[in-house]
Amino acid sequence: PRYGVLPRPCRALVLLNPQSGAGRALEDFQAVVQPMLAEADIATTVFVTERPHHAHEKVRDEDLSQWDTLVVMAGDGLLYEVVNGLMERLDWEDTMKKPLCILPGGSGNALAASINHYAGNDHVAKKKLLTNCTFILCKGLHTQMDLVSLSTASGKRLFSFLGFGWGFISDVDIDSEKYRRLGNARFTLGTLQCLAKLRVYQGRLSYLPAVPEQDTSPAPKDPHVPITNGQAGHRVWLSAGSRGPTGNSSIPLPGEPGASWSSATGPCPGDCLGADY
Ligand SMILES: Nc1ncnc2c1ncn2[C@@H]1O[C@H](COP(=O)(O)OP(=O)(O)OP(=O)(O)O)[C@@H](O)[C@H]1O
Repeated sequence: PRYGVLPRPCRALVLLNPQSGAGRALEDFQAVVQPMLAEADIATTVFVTERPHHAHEKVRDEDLSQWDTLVVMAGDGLLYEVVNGLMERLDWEDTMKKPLCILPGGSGNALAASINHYAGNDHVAKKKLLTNCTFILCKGLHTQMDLVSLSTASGKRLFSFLGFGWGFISDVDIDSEKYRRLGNARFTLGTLQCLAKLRVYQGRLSYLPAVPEQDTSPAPKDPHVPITNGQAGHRVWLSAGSRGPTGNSSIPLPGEPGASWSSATGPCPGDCLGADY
């Protein structure tokens, strides 16, 4: 992969959700992150979100030329808002080149944990994970990341990183909101509750089977896939309706399922699909 380096001095816009995780993101930012960034000559302007969708609107409308990087001090949910806010802009091809950083302040922090792992660090959580991720930001090395394009049956176009959930996994996330103060443990409690009252959904899942690992020939590039920096990725199509997607029409849609796709239709408790790019 190609790497870039943040300039020094560096101007960072920090989008911080004070309700993330168990509600300690602002305190942790001031106590752990800010002193490290000051040493690394990274100047921060903190934007504290006041409600859902606030970060989405902020990055969609912001003059981004004044920032060298956008830092999300929150969970994966706020980063999702930021990515989708950037992708809604007409200048998305340029804005998506702006380095993004995730500092774990949420309950799950899946992307932060993944980056920590691929940076060669031991598996850690909480303050240690925050320190590791802040140190990665201090070093300023960044590279490209793939996104998954999702079109829902109700007509929405979404962009996802790491994975997306439907049915059971999403139910656990949503239903466990009321246990937010428990931190990560909210997911264990939510899973047990959702298992006890298992709901079933109708849907069709279509996907392109993965190319076997021993096949070393390069995967063909599809010109319709807007954002990819690696091989042509796995395609997944989840459908339950017929309306076409809406959203930023300047972003081309990937092709619809064809003959080489596999699909499964019927009732199921839902699924969680990972993007292993
Ligand atoms: N001030 C706020 N009050 C309530 N909700 C907010 C506020 N600011 C942002 N949000 C919403 O909270 C949602 C969840 O936040 P976030 O992802 O930061 O934390 P989390 O859910 O604890 O962590 P994770 O996503 O890693 O499990 C965001 O998607 C966002 O829409």
